[in-house]
Amino acid sequence: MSTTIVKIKEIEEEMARTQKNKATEGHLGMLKAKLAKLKRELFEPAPGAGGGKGEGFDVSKTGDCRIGLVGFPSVGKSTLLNKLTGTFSEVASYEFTTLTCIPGVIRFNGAKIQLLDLPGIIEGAKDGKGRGRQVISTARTSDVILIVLDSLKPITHKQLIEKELDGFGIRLNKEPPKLDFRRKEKGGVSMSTMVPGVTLTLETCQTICKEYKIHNADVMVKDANVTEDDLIDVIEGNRIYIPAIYVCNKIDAITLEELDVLDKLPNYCPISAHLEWNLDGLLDQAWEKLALVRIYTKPKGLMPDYGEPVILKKDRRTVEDFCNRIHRSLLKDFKYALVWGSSAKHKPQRVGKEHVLEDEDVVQIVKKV
Ligand SMILES: Nc1nc2c(ncn2[C@@H]2O[C@H](COP(=O)(O)OP(=O)(O)OP(=O)(O)O)[C@@H](O)[C@H]2O)c(=O)[nH]1
Ligand SMILES: [K+]
Ligand SMILES: [Mg+2]
Repeated sequence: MSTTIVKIKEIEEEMARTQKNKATEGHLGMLKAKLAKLKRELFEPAPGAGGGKGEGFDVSKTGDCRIGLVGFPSVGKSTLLNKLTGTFSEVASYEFTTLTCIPGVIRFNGAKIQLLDLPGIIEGAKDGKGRGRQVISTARTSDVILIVLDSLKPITHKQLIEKELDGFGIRLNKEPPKLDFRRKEKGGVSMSTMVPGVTLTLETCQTICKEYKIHNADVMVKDANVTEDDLIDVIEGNRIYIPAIYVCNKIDAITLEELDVLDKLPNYCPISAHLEWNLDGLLDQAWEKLALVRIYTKPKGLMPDYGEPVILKKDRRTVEDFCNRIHRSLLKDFKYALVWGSSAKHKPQRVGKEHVLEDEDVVQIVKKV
């Protein structure tokens, strides 16, 4: 075992031994910062160390967005890819049937969704076991992650997978922390709060900053629920926030009572990939998580083209983004746009290129003559 992994284990043990209370808060914060630094070392080896770098599989992105299938071996990932995309990925009852990344395409609501089948991961994947790093690095590039679970296996598998992804900087179903962190030249570490009820303390901020050898910084907390983990995430800076669905497969093999329990869990979707049960439900749920925006183009004097929407992502959906998706040169000739739909105040509204579009808006671009 590498010394880094040994150190990580030691700190995790010390954290487990330490009671959480006001007096130990700062110390725990410091331990967490140490842990975050060690974990970063683990997947970003020192220059010259060679090998083991956290690189994903070399599959190019196609279509409008990407969904990754992540799970333990033999939970049914390949079966699901085959049923959803009609692509062939080998299915077998033995573990590690899939050894590389197999892409497929789903056509849904006018969007082309790339679905990636990935090899199964095992505990310790993030530390280099199996092809774990490659799998998780590829998962990092997904817009939505489907965590596939076997309904016949213990539900603790959910936490194990989450832990592997977490160790690689992937935060599931979480918004980026509402916290601003600014380094400065002098004045020490200070903290300000924009809301009441913040539990993070100045002392903890100072201890964590000290661990990172940051002597001067302003921490601005914009939400009461911000924790010391969030501060560490912001300082570390390479975190990625991805929506996820826990797909419980093989429900054909469990009882109705067991199904009832699963149904109550948030972000869950019970399916049987093999028997194609609830695959439509899964697609609907994934669509919601993808938060894509469909924009219909309307040529002058003609009906909008409802068959081929331009697909934009929620955080990039201005008229400018729309133009760039149609043709790179369109923006040069852009005069204004006419918009119909929920983002428009009138029918149509005349807007500039910074206007933010909503799902199912209709847009007509008027060019300079
Ligand atoms: N009962 C039941 N069995 C299923 C279902 N989906 C898949 N299986 C079976 O589970 C086994 C593993 O399926 P795979 O699709 O190969 O699983 P995988 O997750 O891709 O496995 P690896 O590539 O080895 O990680 C096969 O024997 C499948 O027939 C299902 O919905 N119900
Ligand atoms: K398998
Ligand atoms: Mg497989």
